[in-house]
Parts: sequence; C-alpha cells; structure tokens
Amino acid sequence: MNNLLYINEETVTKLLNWDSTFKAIEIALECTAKNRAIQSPRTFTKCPKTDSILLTMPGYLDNDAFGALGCKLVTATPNNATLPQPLPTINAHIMLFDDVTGVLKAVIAGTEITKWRTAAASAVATKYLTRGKKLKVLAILGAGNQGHSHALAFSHFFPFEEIRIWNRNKYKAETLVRALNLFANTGKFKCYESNKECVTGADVIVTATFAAQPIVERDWLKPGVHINAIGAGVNHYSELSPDIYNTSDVYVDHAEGAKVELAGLGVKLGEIGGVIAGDLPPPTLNQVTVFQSLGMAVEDCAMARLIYDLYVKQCQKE
Ligand SMILES: NC(=O)C1=CN([C@@H]2O[C@H](COP(=O)(O)OP(=O)(O)OC[C@H]3O[C@@H](n4cnc5c(N)ncnc54)[C@H](OP(=O)(O)O)[C@@H]3O)[C@@H](O)[C@H]2O)C=CC1
Ligand SMILES: O=C(O)C1=NCCCC1
Repeated sequence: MNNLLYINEETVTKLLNWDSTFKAIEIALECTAKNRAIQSPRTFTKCPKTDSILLTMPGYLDNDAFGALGCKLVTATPNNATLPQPLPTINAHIMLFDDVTGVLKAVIAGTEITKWRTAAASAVATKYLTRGKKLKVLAILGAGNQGHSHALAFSHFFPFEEIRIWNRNKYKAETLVRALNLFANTGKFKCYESNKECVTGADVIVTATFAAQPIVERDWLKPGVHINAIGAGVNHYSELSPDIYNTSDVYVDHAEGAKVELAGLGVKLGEIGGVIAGDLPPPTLNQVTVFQSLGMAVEDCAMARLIYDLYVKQCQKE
C-alpha cells in the first residue's frame, strides 16, 4: 500500500499563515543553537547548461510540535526572470520522511514555503536583535518574491509607519507598492528611486536580491540599524559592503553552514538561536546588527511538518 501524499503549491498556499510560520521558524532556529537539530552543510550542484544551481538540504529537527526528518531540493536560476514567460527563480520541493521507519510520507511543493519561511526567519531575527529600539522605517531592497514576502511578513509583525521599497527595475517596485497599498488599504508602502535614499534613516533594512556587488554602503547607515541580508546561494554575502560586516555584530541561522558558505567573510558570527535561547546577550542599542540569512534545512523540516499536519487535519474534516 502506498500512502505517499503530494501537496501542491495551491494547497500549501491556502494552509500557510504568518503566526504558525513564525513559531515554526523560531523553534527551528532555537533548536539549531541547542543541538536539537541535525543538518550538514548543504551541497551545491551547478548545472552546466544554464545558470541554475541545485541545492540539497537534508535535516532532522527534534521537537514535539515541529520536529521532522526531511530534505529540501531547491534550484536557484536567476535567468528565469528574463524568460519571455518568466518563471520563479527559486523552485523547491520538500521530501518529508517518517522519522521512525524512514519511509517517504509526503512530497510538498516548497516554492511558496521558501518565500514564507525566509521572511519569517528575518522577522524572528529582527524581533530578537531590535529589543528596546524604535522601529519606524523599514527599507526593502529588491521587489522580487522575497521582497514581496518580507513586506507582507514585516507589516504583519511590526508597527512600521513607513515601508520603503527599491528595485533595480523601478517599474517592478512601483507595481509591488501599488499592490501592497491596495491589499492593506494603506499608503505606508512607498517606492524609492535610489537604494541610498531608501536605506538612509531606516531602522531596519532587508536586502533580497541577486546582486553580486554591494547595494548598501556603511556610511548610509543609521546607528543601531538592523539589517537582514537574504541574498544567498548564488552569491554569498555580496549585497553589503565589506566594512558593514567588519563593524557590525553579525548573526547567522546556522554556524556550521556559515563556516562553509561564509568562509571568506572573516568576522565572528553568532547564531541567532543563541539569542532566542538566552545564551547570547542581545546587542546594545547603538550597535549595528546583521542577520546574514543562508536558509537552513531544519526550517524547511519544521514547515513541512506544519503543512503536513494541517493538511491531514483538513482531510479528516472533509
Ligand atoms: N536566505 C534564504 O533563505 C533565501 C535566500 N534567497 C535569495 O534571495 C534573493 C532573492 O530571491 P527571490 O526574491 O526569490 O528572487 P526574484 O527573482 O524573485 O527577485 C530577485 C530580485 O533581485 C534583483 N536583482 C537581480 N540582480 C540584481 C543586481 N545585480 N542588482 C540589484 N538587484 C538585482 C531583481 O531586480 P530586477 O527586477 O531589477 O531584476 C529582483 O528584485 C536571491 O539571492 C535568492 O537566492 C531565496 C530564498 C531563500
Ligand atoms: O534556503 C534556501 O531555500 C535557499 N537558499 C539560498 C538560495 C536558494 C534557496
């Protein structure tokens, strides 16, 4: 008998919600720092036919509510954005296994999950690294899928008065800003002409691009600003100028993975889960902080468990 489930993007999208996603990711980050997560650094396979990179991300998370054994397979293909009929540049599926028998239980579409869980990881990092700080202005550089999910997550979790968006292609930022203002019945989303203007005076910054050269400079930053640098996989830590890393407190999701992927960075890295667990002190008010998000397997395990449980519950009701 084969009980293997396939949960498609449409179903996943209906089941996702911000509060459960935040909880799942907070637990995944904390368990990572508490050695209740097993995940080797991920592998990168470059496809010679395209600019595509295939990442394999296996992991095991030990937790009653969100624990799971799983593996995400995800490709990053920046050129997909320029196809005559554009496709997402990040495409993912998550395999969820029974953690006792090792039998595959479900294959879960992971593109939408990747958008949500990455934005939730930034929101968790922002919550723990900005305690006691006034958060009025958010600047998002990048109006792609991650820019969009970060705008939604941050307006859900934080009372920002202004959410600025800049994109290399201005038309895309304008379109996103219009859609967000309409969706939230507000005028607080604003389109910015330049990346410098966008981040100047911001309390929190998100960089969510494929930029291979810095798009944020050190002397544009306000004291005490917190930055979530998301761009990863294709180019690592290239969105921020090197002197930002040298003069900030830098946190990552997964220290073991960062040793491999951020090997050239040459700065001390804290694990955000250590701050969540209370094992690392929170930063002081004027300290600039960076959450360098790599993306980690046990975030996807936690999300696969969340979606699987919600799906099974929904099927039982029907
Ligand atoms: N840390 C993590 O866990 C994860 C990280 N990522 C990373 O997040 C980033 C964004 O992904 P996603 O939003 O899905 O991708 P999209 O393709 O949806 O958006 C990409 C964005 O990057 C911009 N961009 C591309 N090249 C440049 C450049 N040279 N300079 C400035 N902007 C540029 C694009 O602008 P334009 O419209 O002008 O082309 C667009 O705004 C990628 O680096 C991806 O690998 C993704 C998932 C998880
Ligand atoms: O964690 C992920 O998922 C990804 N990280 C880097 C870029 C591709 C997706």
